Amino acid sequence: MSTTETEPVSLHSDRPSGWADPIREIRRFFRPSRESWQSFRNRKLQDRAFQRSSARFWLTRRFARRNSRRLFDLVAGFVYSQVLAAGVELNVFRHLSRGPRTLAEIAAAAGLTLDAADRLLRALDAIDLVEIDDSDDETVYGLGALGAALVANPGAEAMIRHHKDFYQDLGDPVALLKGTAPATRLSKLWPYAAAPGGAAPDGDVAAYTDLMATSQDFVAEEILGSYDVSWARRILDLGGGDGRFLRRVAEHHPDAELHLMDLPQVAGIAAERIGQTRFGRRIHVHSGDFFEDPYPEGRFDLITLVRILHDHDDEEALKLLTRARESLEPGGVVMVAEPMAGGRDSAAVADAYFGFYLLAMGRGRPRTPREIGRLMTAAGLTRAHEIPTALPLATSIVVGEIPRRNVSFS
Ligand SMILES: C[S@@+](CC[C@H](N)C(=O)[O-])C[C@H]1O[C@@H](n2cnc3c(N)ncnc32)[C@H](O)[C@@H]1O
Repeated sequence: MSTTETEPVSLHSDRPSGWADPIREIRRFFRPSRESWQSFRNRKLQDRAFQRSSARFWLTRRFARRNSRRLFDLVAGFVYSQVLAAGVELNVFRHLSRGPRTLAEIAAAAGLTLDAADRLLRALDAIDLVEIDDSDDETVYGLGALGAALVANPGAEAMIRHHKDFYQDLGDPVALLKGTAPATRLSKLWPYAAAPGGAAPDGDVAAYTDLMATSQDFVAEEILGSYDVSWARRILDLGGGDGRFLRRVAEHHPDAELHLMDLPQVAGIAAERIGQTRFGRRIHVHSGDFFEDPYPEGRFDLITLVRILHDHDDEEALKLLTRARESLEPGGVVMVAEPMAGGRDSAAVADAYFGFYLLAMGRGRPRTPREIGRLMTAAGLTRAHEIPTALPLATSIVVGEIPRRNVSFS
């Protein structure tokens, strides 16, 4: 089993702290000097005279410029996102992916006046999505480095279109934080968030299933590249969406028996889509509520929760992990894969992006690997540990297992 290949990173709070987390101990040791450095730095950075002189002095100029640029990027971030949204909605990037175009060609294709197209293209050029080439008589516009990356990533494009709803909900972030905002668009889009235990009929189930599916290939690649599932003979994917993750598992692992469980409307979509592939007989789709309905019969070697746990508050997350543990074979494993909080490489996506996304959705929160490990321990799983992934921005992984024999949970 691949879990034994990775040295466990302890997530348990009940072990001696020096043993449990040496990095935390080192940080604690350096805390007094860090605090005095921070207060010195912050006093200086709040001082306008210091700001002016460091912007002029040759040694500090680079840092001063970089900091003011970063601050401006935060201040203007919403505008950048909207410029990007306009480019996507007007299909500018797809158009330019076929080669550089003139202003008149782009304006005609986007249905804009020359002036409006010029304004948009200059803005896109400023944020590296488009490149303006005026070296010849006639200026032409091509994809910039980020525009080219975007064209290769349909999941990102789907997210940008979806942000129309999210950004409306974020119109008053303080009201969201205080819980005084009116019903959000995201809570309607994700029906199970508004009505836990079953999809409300007004949710556009196909739309949210497609949204998840477009980014799933990327996530599946990351999971399967980091964690070898070939030891597992029976696998259950809870909340498996349209089955894209299990299809990737089926490609990697031709002998496993695969099961997916999701709410009735989504399970219908999964059954239809999987039925059209060569995996129709190997992936069994079950319709049901993973909090209330019985799980598919028999025990599983591996139960996966891919981008599921962060959608739910702690009590529900614990219930889900406990139910999953009860369906494991001895020696079986529960795997949680999602962007996780607290990490150096994942904080922007987990703590900032998902923190507020889930707030607007109305339930759930991003968790650190340690917090997920504690929930696993409370659910009766042992040896909870993190499996490193190459791109924590896409997903991190925590697994917990039950011992092979002689243990009963009551
Ligand atoms: C964020 S999506 C993740 C889908 C998929 N695992 C992926 O990563 O693409 C959450 C999934 O959980 C399903 N779900 C939510 N609540 C559920 C419940 N109570 N029972 C079964 N499935 C549920 C949703 O229908 C949806 O497909």
